[in-house]
Amino acid sequence: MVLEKIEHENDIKRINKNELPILAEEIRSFLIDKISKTGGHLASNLGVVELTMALHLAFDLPEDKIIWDVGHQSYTHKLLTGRKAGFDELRKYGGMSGFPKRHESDCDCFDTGHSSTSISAGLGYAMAREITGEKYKVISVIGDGALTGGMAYEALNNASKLKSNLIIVLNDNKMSISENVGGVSRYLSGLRTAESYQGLKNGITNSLNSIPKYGERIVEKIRKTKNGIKQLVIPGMLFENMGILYLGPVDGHNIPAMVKLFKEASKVEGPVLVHVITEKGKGYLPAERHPARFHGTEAFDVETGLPLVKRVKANYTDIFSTVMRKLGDRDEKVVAITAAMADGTGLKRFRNMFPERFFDVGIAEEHAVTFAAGLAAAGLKPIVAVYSSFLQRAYDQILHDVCIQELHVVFAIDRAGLVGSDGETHQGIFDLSYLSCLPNMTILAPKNKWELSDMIKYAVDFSGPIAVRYPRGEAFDELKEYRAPLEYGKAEVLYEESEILLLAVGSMVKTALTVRERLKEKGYSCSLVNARFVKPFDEELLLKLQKNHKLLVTLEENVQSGGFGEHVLEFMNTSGDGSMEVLNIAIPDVYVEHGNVELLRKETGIDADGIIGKIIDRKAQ
Ligand SMILES: Cc1ncc(C[n+]2csc(CCOP(=O)(O)OP(=O)(O)O)c2C)c(N)n1
Ligand SMILES: CC(=O)[C@@H](O)[C@H](O)COP(=O)(O)O
Ligand SMILES: [Mg+2]
Repeated sequence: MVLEKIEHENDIKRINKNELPILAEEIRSFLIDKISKTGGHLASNLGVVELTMALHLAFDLPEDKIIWDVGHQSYTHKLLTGRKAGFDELRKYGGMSGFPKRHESDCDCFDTGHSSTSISAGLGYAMAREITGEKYKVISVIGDGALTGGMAYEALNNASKLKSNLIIVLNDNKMSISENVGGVSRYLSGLRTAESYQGLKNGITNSLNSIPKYGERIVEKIRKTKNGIKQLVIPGMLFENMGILYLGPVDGHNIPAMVKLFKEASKVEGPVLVHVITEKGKGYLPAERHPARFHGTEAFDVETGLPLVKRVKANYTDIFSTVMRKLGDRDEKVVAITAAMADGTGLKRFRNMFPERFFDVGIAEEHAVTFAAGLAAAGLKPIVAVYSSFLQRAYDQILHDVCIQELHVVFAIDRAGLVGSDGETHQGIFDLSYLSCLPNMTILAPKNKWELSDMIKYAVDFSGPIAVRYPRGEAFDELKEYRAPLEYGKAEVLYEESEILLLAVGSMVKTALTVRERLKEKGYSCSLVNARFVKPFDEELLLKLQKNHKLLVTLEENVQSGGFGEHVLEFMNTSGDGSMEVLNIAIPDVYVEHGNVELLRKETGIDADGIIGKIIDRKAQ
């Protein structure tokens, strides 16, 4: 096995050139085998095997800095930097992360997870190098999907003034998670056309190949010669016009061609973009055929490509998908927006049925929100379906463009709560805090699948900014009998007793049911209320229930800081009669790493055992 010879970074440089294609195949088999067991981001990683090898051959790690945009495609980089053993525990609690992590290796120079940050971070490294006088190379590897994100353009704009070398590798596989969209994607397609691709053969790479002696100097020459640029690099004029030299396109599965181009690129004084064409899912037929399905996959059977665990119950995304289809039918003013997450948010069905009322804006959450604000101002009913952690990107847009103007934009916030294997960057545990402090915002969280459906309908019929937040995964399908119509700012009493009052938000109602049963077994009398509205919450009910309860326990899958519980506590401190104590159950002030969600709940103290322990401790005081 050639792969066995790779134990540390730079070991690849000692591999015989003839063995490199064998190594590429071994890496692919390794990744397919491991990810089929652990799950993970398969298709993107299969696509960049040769690209990563070429980068590791052309540059020296850890001195040189490779920054992986999003970072979901960094598995080969991990393999080539001595982390082979980590793949057995990939994305498991305490195991290796699925993203680059500085604490994991010296060869990971920047943590990522969210899209379109790599050029900014790379520019930071390059500018720092100018100031400190160091000599390392900086390489930002960005996908065509990530290049739809606004931050990438802010960085390119800023990079144009750079005097020293910064290499931007554009990994173009024509795919975001789904098909890539928009003008930039169209522009890149133009560069890939037969003519442009032919330009590769007749253009830079072949020019360099055919004059090896002078090849090393040719890029700088091109840069200085306007005619030369026009003749040889016309395909990349958009970048050229911004002051960024464009090289390519180059075949992203041809290692020698890439190594040569990277070496040339590293001699340029200033920013240079190397356009690399890869195939997402390459080398595994099911992933080549269905790159979106294998973008991020659960464990699967290698032979068939089918998931090992068949999902029987609907998840919250499925419920949202169904209600959106119904709403689209019912009301022509309903329009849906996603920032490149049509699959993940469940909007695909809406897209298929109402293509003219569906908008995939690319990985552009900021734009998605202001675009929705414009649609709302013009009288439509926009629903922005977005993951909780990605919505963080659009904070000022929510405040400045939606809430101040009190526009009726519906935020369907999926992946709210602990998401699991993606870890720190993706846990949706801040939205209650960052939304609660915004005047004019209404926030709801459903206890079960029927309530999600009702809440989305309620939100569409509402007027003003409104968010419904729900977690990743299987939808809770009990408590069907509790389906009283939603009333603005009103909670739902599920069980009324005395002594302990559990006030749970959304997903925590399920946990609270267990907590209540077990407290009752221990002899406590215990009420359970489903908050339904996080903002405004049911103050009237709390003032009423304080009369026969000694302890109010708030439960939320959100950080404590600025969350639901703190707002309730503040209210009871200022408006309560002081007879009922308040205990907040929430996620502590930490970033929660990757791992199984149940385990993470335990670790953060929001599982039934942890909650019961805290309640009993408090009662004992
Ligand atoms: C801010 C943000 N929004 C959405 C995502 C979800 N996401 C992860 S990868 C991806 C597609 C990236 O496409 P590309 O950069 O072309 O990489 P590829 O998957 O094709 O290798 C998306 C939308 C994210 N990580 N960050
Ligand atoms: C890398 C990234 O941001 C996405 O691929 C994310 O991992 C998707 O998460 P879900 O699996 O929850 O859709
Ligand atoms: Mg892509």
